[in-house]
Amino acid sequence: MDSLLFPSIFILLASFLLPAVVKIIGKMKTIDSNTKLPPGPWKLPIIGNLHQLVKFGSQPHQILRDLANQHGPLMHLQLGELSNVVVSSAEMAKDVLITNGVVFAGRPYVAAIDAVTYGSRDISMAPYGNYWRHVRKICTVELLTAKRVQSFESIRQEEVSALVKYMSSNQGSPVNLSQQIFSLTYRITSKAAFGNTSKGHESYSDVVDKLAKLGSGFRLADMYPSSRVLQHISGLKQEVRALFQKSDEILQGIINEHRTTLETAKTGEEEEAKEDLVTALLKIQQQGGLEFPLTDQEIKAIILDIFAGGGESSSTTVEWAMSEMVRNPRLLKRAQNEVRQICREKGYVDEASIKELKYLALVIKETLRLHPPFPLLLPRESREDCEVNGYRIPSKTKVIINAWAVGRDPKFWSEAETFHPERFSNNSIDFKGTDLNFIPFGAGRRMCPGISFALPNVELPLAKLLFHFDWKLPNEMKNENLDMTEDFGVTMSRKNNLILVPTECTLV
Ligand code: HEM
Repeated sequence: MDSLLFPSIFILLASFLLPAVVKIIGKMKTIDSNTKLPPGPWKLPIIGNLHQLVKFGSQPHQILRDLANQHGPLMHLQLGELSNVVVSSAEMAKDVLITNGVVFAGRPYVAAIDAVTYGSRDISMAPYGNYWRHVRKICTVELLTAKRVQSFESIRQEEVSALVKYMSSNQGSPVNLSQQIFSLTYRITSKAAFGNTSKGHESYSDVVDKLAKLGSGFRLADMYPSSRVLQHISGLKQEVRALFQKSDEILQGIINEHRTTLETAKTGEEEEAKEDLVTALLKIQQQGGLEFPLTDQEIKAIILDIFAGGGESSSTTVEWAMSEMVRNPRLLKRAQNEVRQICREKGYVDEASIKELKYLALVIKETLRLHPPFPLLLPRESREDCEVNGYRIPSKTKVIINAWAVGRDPKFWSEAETFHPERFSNNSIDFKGTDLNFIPFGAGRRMCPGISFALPNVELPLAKLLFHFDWKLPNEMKNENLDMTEDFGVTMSRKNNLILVPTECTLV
């Protein structure tokens, strides 16, 4: 989104790009001549509504919510040459994601993402159709099964225990919890995907992070996909190519290494349950007989998805949950009491005990409601003309679903802006895709398939941090003064790192 902060630069650029501008006007005329598009704010020639997305100090999801408050929960925006519809209520989300789910199961084409996913051969960007169905099935039926996710518990335990050790040795001093949690989640994902032996773990998380930032789809060049000059000036192509080469090199090295190990090793049933994701994919490849061949390219694309989807999204949830609890010591105490009571006898936290942590589950839900890691769900694209709520949405319209606005809609949520985990205690509202008022993982056909992999990466670190330590802000800062500013990047993380002082709890 950074480049959108410089309207004068892009107006200047856009006016220089005459050939592209002519094309753009042609396209805009076609769309604007349609009188039944959803309502939206006034549009300027060439840039459409881009200028309305630039508001100092506000993030895109906040700006879109404010615009929706004026123009309605189904709103049309012209962003550069792209026609967009923004969905900001549960009713409209239901119409789009469920009632017309097949029409809106597409993903818009973003050149940068297409380039790094080997031509959209991953799950999240694959066009809706047989290939997408095939790779999604591999993901849900082979890779992220309950059994396999459970088999990674020892990895999670080992890594979170190392974090606890780090906190113990730094107790009494300020620690950068954001950074620690971020690298913890990448380490867990790396070990689950690549196993213990592969090199390149650290460097890969770095590459994925940079790639995910480039693929936001909100860069100026993404808004004018037909402008070759803009693509060139932005430097995006070159940057993507360099990162892609690096990512490809690391992943291919890991695949080769795994292939050699697989050829020489004799694997039994027991070992199979513990195999990492690359090994699992290579075995599927070797078995063959698939509707679509699973080449190394597809394996690399799927692994990239797991890192991009599963890394920062989990760590940012831990970060926000800790921030909200530290800001409200009553909630922190209640969550600590619960975990200490349930795990005191054992003396440690394991995943079997986590099932009993009912209050922690409420805290996590409330965190995902107020701070969904993807405030704007991965964009959808209409695959054909469709009517929603009496308005026509033409084929190829990009659909932005503002899950952040839906989760804070005061028409459904009382005291919507307040962190109040108890709101989930006497109802069955869940994030599994049936309650459209609460969609941090999306809903419908393209809903996140990684929930079961993500949750233990959130629950175990939180439970252990609460079990072992008391927490306070540094420099005698008052809890209620903790800065909660959001940052819109790969995910909606905290703008400023969460710095806390741990004190080891001697009671446990
Ligand atoms: C707290 C953690 C996570 C959150 C909040 C989250 C959220 C989301 C959201 C909002 C979408 C788009 C859904 C839609 O279009 O309706 C999505 C898609 C996806 N997520 Fe997650 N995710 C998380 C963790 C994970 C993990 C751990 C993985 C993999 C191990 C993963 C893999 C994917 C994939 C592959 C897709 C694309 C699905 C498709 O297009 O068919 N996610 N996720």
